[in-house]
Amino acid sequence: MTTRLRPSNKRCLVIGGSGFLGRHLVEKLLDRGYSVSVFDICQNDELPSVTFHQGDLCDKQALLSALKDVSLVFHCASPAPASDNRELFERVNIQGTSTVIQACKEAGVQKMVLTSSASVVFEGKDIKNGKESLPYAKKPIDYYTQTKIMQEKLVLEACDRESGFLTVAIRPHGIFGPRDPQLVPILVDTACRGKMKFIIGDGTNLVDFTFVENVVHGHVLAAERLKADSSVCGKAYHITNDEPIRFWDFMSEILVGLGYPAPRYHLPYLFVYGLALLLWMLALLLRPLISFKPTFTPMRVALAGTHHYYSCDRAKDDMGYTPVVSLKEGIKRTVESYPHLRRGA
Ligand SMILES: NC(=O)C1=CN([C@@H]2O[C@H](COP(=O)(O)OP(=O)(O)OC[C@H]3O[C@@H](n4cnc5c(N)ncnc54)[C@H](OP(=O)(O)O)[C@@H]3O)[C@@H](O)[C@H]2O)C=CC1
Ligand SMILES: CC(C)CCC[C@@H](C)[C@H]1CC[C@H]2C3=C(CC[C@]12C)[C@@]1(C)CCC(=O)C[C@@H]1CC3
Repeated sequence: MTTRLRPSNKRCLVIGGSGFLGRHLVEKLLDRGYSVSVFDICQNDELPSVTFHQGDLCDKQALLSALKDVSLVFHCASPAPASDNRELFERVNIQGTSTVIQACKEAGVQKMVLTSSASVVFEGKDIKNGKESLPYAKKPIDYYTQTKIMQEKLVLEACDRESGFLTVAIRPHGIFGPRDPQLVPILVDTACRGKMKFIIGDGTNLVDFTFVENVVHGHVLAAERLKADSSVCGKAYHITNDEPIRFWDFMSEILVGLGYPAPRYHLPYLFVYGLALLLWMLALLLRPLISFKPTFTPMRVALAGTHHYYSCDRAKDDMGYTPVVSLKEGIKRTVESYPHLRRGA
């Protein structure tokens, strides 16, 4: 039986609630008796008990009308990292997040939970069991991450016990699960084009992949623990499956589960990284003439060839977090949820 923590009189708004994580979060909040509204630039299938507000989070007036009577805001909207659009990242993640904070304050919202990213400390070099005390990356791996750093700073600095506006940031890593538009579809597409034969580096690098329901659980716990007298206020929390796995074992389990062969041949990390950098610069130079998007971007190569896993001890200590779905079960549920991506389907 699930214990219900006095949320029934709580009205919350999920910004980005039509997206992958946002939609899972909305479903969990409904299940826990919250009254939920969604604010998003796009709408997917309607949920009967959810009020939907279509708009751009950079538009304060649109936000204000969605924030009426709302006491809790989850902000999990962001342009996709693959869009590789610096201006868009800056406009939405930095200016837009400032606008969200101002609108929340004006509307009398009491609590805000931001979906940040564990990558805010990642510079493309090994991180083993990284804690939240690690400094923000001085050289982030891409513009997306650069703006996620600024976004997290803005939200945590806005936490103000005196005025009663409390904030917290959740830093997930490598979210996967049913309906994910990114990880599994990109992987399968790469495999279909015959490019998933190679392992970058020696294949022993450990990485966190986090099942979406665990990320949702972290968000809900953070919201429910966020009070003026709690240690959660103004802090960032890693939320992972707490089961680091070899990057290439994870990829292989998904691929094999969907009927594709696992990558087998090794390529030196620095060679692939250099090649990816070259291709990325070429794509940038040729952008006015032709548009092509390399699959192996420097960011993806860095993520695929280094150790990067994070400690979630702080979340365990401060909010009683433990993952609710194991990695094995998460992979099984994910594979089963993509029958249309099976080989030969
Ligand atoms: N996926 C991952 O592995 C990780 C994700 N995160 C973070 O988690 C959050 C959710 O990610 P995820 O669910 O994967 O992403 P999605 O792209 O699936 O969801 C984001 C949602 O926000 C919407 N959105 C984008 N721009 C705006 C805007 N200007 N105004 C209103 N809505 C907007 C998107 O619409 P549209 O689709 O039309 O752009 C989409 O519906 C993001 O903040 C991301 O940075 C952190 C760590 C890992
Ligand atoms: C082509 C292959 C070498 C890699 C295919 C899988 C990748 C698409 C994913 C592996 C790790 C993922 C990841 C993210 C996006 C998808 C991957 C690159 C993020 C960048 C999403 C946003 C974040 O905040 C951090 C994530 C890190 C891991």
